Amino acid sequence: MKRFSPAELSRYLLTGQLSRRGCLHARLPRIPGRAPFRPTQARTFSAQVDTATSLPPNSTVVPLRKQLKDQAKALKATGKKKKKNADNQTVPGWELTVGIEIHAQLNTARKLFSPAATSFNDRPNSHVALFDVAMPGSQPLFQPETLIPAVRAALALNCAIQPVSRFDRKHYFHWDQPSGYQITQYYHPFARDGRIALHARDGIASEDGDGVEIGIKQVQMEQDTAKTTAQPGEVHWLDFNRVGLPLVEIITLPQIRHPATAAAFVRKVQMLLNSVDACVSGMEAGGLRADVNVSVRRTEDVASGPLGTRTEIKNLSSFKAVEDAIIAERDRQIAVLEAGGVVEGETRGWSLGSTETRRLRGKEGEVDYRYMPDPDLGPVVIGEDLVGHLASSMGVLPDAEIDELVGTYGLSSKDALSLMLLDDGARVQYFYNVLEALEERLGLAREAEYDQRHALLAANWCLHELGKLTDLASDLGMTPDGECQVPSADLAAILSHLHRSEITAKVAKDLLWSVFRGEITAGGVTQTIDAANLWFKELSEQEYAELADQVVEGEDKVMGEFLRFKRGKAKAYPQGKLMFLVGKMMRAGPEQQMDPASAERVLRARIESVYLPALEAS
Ligand SMILES: Nc1ncnc2c1ncn2[C@@H]1O[C@H](COP(=O)(O)OP(=O)(O)OP(=O)(O)O)[C@@H](O)[C@H]1O
Ligand SMILES: [Mg+2]
Ligand SMILES: [Mg+2]
Repeated sequence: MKRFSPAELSRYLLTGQLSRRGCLHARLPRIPGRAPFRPTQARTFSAQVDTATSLPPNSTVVPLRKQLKDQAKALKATGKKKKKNADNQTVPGWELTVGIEIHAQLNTARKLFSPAATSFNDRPNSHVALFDVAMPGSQPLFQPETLIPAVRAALALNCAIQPVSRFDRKHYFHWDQPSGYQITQYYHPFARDGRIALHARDGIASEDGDGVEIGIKQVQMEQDTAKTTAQPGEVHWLDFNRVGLPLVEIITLPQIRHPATAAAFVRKVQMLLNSVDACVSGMEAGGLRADVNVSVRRTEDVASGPLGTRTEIKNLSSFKAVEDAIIAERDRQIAVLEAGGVVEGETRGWSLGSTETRRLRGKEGEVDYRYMPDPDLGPVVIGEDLVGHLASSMGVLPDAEIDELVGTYGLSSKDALSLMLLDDGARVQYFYNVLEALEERLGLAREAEYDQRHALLAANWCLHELGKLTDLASDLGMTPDGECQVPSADLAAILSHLHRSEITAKVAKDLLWSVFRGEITAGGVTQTIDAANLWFKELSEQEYAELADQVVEGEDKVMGEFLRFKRGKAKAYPQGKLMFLVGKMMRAGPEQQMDPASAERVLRARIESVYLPALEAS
């Protein structure tokens, strides 16, 4: 293999150009308009990329929700029915074993071994230190602040923090890893022997009953790789902003037995890491990725034999992908074994919407990686005082929070879980902000007799009505402290009027849209109701009665049903017919001035006292 000169390697890494054929790739096409690279600081520098040729953040990223919808549409179009995952958790005669490795980006301001800033959507290659691209002569500079979220993560996973841990080099050559090795902690991780309890409400497979506990073998710190964006014509664009970001790799014991439980595990880890502020972005935003290791063995071998050979499916980026990929790989391995073949240890890939995993390469073993202690890095010593302080200052963990949402506010556990998962944990914070402002407006103090109605109203709106807005606009602009395009104070204002029946639900929904579209300035909800005269002024009894008279016109058949009930010929009161007539009244009258309950009450009374006597007399 030809040698690369350091100058040539750095040219490739920084401008994507290679002047002759080498061990990386053939010459890459030049991207027009790319300005030359210019260092701006001694350690942190910025490669200038012409904005006309670079992609705006996320421009090629199709939101996951849309990908899933497209996938469902495509499946529908083929006319094939997919077996529901809930009915596909076990295969008679076989036992499934799954172990998971989760890579999560830590919530820090700097990279693991350089002072370059961490960033999510900044211009590509704008936060890169010399060390991050393995510039010859550069050295790692461990950033001790990365330990804070790392230790918090490990504590949330009930791990034992190790007083001394060490970094190793794990060698492999790929364009996303400029130095040719990743610095990781494999043999001496900073945390070991954790466990996570999963309950039925976490969405585990029903076969796992009320709950299971999954052991965590270890948690290690390591570097992230560069981000690759595929372009047409086998071109790959590299963004070195991501290279060297601090990650934790969380490795479970091979103790998961069902695909849904594996997905629930990843979901719970995401929630736990969010709740202790160890990570700020979840799977949807690419801040958390999972590799699943899958093996199967015949049930008669369970008592005596070892586990089956594992294959590993890398880089899954949604909970659904975790479950689907495990099911597909389990079925593939069973088919191979039933046909008399052997499962090979491999690394496999999965694309969203597919039904099969695909082979990427043979599984690397420890030998292939040529692990060696990193000679440039000393051991990491974590003092008991740091661990004690972080343990005592952690936020509320998800199980306690679900208990609070269910117990105090009356949410169903499903809604509580959804609220906590949305927007990487920021939606539930938004709910608390709305609730606080709402309680203030309603003058409610939290006393022993807590009336949950307003809390439930707030939760429903934060989940469902706000969710309807996101069906059209992909993003509410939710910030980690729980504020978004619909300020919590404005939603609280709308809900306070709705709770007191001062406006109708229809008006409340229209107001929400107006706030969302920016048609109402912040704090201006009540003035808008005043100005547009949207206050609920209910119709008088007389007006309801007139509407009732109007809608029963020509409904002789329906009236006949009421008469049959009155005469004892029908067992049940024709409530459906009554509501049909109420619906007609709501459509015929001014909706903002009507309450369906009042319409129903007046109509029912009139049927008894006026329409039926008239019918009997005729
Ligand atoms: N027979 C098996 N079936 C299923 N899972 C297994 C089996 N044996 C081991 N595992 C799981 O595979 C995972 C191995 O992860 P680990 O990081 O230790 O090694 P690796 O996959 O070789 O490393 P990497 O992928 O980071 O290069 C663990 O989660 C473990 O529980
Ligand atoms: Mg691993
Ligand atoms: Mg692995």
